[in-house]
Amino acid sequence: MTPYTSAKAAVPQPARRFDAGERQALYDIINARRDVRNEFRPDPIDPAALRRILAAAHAAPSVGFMQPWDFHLIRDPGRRAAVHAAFLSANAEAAEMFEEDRKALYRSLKLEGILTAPLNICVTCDRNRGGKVVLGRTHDSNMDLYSTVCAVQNLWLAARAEGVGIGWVSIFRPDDLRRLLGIPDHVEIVAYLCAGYVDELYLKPELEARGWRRRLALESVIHDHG
Ligand SMILES: Cc1cc2c(cc1C)N(C[C@H](O)[C@H](O)[C@H](O)COP(=O)(O)O)c1[nH]c(=O)[nH]c(=O)c1N2
Repeated sequence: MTPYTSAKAAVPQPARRFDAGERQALYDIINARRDVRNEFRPDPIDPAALRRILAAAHAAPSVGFMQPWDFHLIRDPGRRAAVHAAFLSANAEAAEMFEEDRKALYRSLKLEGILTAPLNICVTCDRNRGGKVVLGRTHDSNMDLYSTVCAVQNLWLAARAEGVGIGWVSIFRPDDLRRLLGIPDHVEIVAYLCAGYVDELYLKPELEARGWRRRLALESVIHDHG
């Protein structure tokens, strides 16, 4: 037995069952999660709540138990202003990529809350953390990135349960963010998140509410191969 495990942990224990109310609470949180851009309150996130949210992220599954993620907390207004400027520059470029009839709608969308949210969290993936050969990543090196996305989703759901809104901002030239945050080359930036308490949320995705795109029917994405 290795020093970090115990006899009890080394064998499966009876699986805890969750009653209907507990199950429903999980589904409610999943369905009530929203991407938040505008609606952040300026007050800081309670440190104990933030710790629970980050612990939920850190409990995510990861390839070979690599736990490749790091969570960079960014509060400094100067640094956030620089990140916001990088967003504005990339967003101007992004707007030009859409067909003429979509451009105006695109420009009307608020796509970040970098300055209004009291906290920004950059989630990164250290591609070297598991050493050269990682269990489960032997034939697809992207698995560490997918693991980090699992952590982001845990974070997002835990935040929703705590009354904290999260907005994912991906409209950056990756090198801009890397330079501004001092992220080394072997570390991939996976998510740049805006975080803060929210009092109001959209009932369905804001992009759907604003006529950008509809939710697909569940049946259309299930392919039962027998
Ligand atoms: C990888 C990734 C990247 C982004 C996003 C999400 C994800 C998963 N989303 C949020 C996205 O628009 C949103 O999740 C969908 O519109 C669905 O809405 P709800 O999340 O259900 O509210 C997002 N939103 C936004 O306003 N600016 C952005 O740059 C991004 N980037």
